[in-house]
Amino acid sequence: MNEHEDTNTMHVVRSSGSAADTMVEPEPLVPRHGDTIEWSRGHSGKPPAAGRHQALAGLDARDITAWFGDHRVLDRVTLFMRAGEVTALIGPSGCGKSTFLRILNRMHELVPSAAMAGEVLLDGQDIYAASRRITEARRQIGMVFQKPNPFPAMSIYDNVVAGLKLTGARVRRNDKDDLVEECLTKAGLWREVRDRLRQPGGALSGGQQQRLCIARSLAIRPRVLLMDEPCSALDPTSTRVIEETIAELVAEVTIVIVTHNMQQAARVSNRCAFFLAEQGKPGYIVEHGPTDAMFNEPQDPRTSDYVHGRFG
Ligand SMILES: Nc1ncnc2c1ncn2[C@@H]1O[C@H](COP(=O)(O)OP(=O)(O)OP(=O)(O)O)[C@@H](O)[C@H]1O
Repeated sequence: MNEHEDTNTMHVVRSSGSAADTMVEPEPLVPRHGDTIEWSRGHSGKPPAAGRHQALAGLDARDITAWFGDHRVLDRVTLFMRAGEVTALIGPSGCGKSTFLRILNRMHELVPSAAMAGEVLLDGQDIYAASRRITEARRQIGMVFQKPNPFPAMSIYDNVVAGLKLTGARVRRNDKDDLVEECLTKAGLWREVRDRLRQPGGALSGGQQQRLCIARSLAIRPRVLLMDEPCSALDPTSTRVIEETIAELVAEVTIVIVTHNMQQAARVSNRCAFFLAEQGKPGYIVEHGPTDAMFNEPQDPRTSDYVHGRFG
């Protein structure tokens, strides 16, 4: 593949493979063998609930440029996603929102032919630094996908703790039970599944499966949760429940969500970033700011047109 370098490049990450591979749905985001999770125990001796005892962390993306092969799809995108807030990434199809999101936890580099330049700082630490392990970035920055992807044959209980198993973290049975309850509660699913934890995850409804995926992400204590159109496959009732879940989670974990639904962006986010890609050009951020301002008094007429449904 071609190399992409310029004077402002901080990193260039490349991968290679066939074009067909690029169509493969990403694997569920769980850490790999060898990762460890350090549980800081409180007076109760229990492992902390997801996010508890952790300081909230902001995510600072600087000068992000991204390519698929020779195709540059993002151009020097800079965005600070504040700790303890929901940031919504909005914009028409193909402007690079999902690519940007995947760069935030090093998933972009899994795509054959993908490359990127720029920096992503989690709490001031560059997740792309040579000394940082890719699995550490993915543990700290979780991802929930558009299509719920629980392990269908695995029990609800085992789905929640699947990430722990793969990390090799040893958590006592009682602590695990507490963790499962805690994460399912936070994901808004506990009351619906408490009596059938041993049933397969695949037997749940789509909305329940998505909340199970949220619970699974929370079990490994991410500091940031990325959500790529998490409600687009769900009915309005399930969507409302997920939105309520987001509103509660953000007290403990910073959230970045891609959504095409402007009402949803207005309901759930504190801040929005409006992405746009003009014909044949890479995507960039036209405008970002507090959600109220983006909807009610945007600086750029294109933002106003987009949020009011006049294009895209
Ligand atoms: N795996 C891939 N291989 C090659 N090109 C890709 C790949 N994924 C995305 N692209 C291209 O990158 C550009 C940005 O795509 P991306 O999915 O990030 O946009 P998006 O704003 O999230 O779109 P949507 O809202 O439709 O999901 C598009 O031109 C797309 O065709």
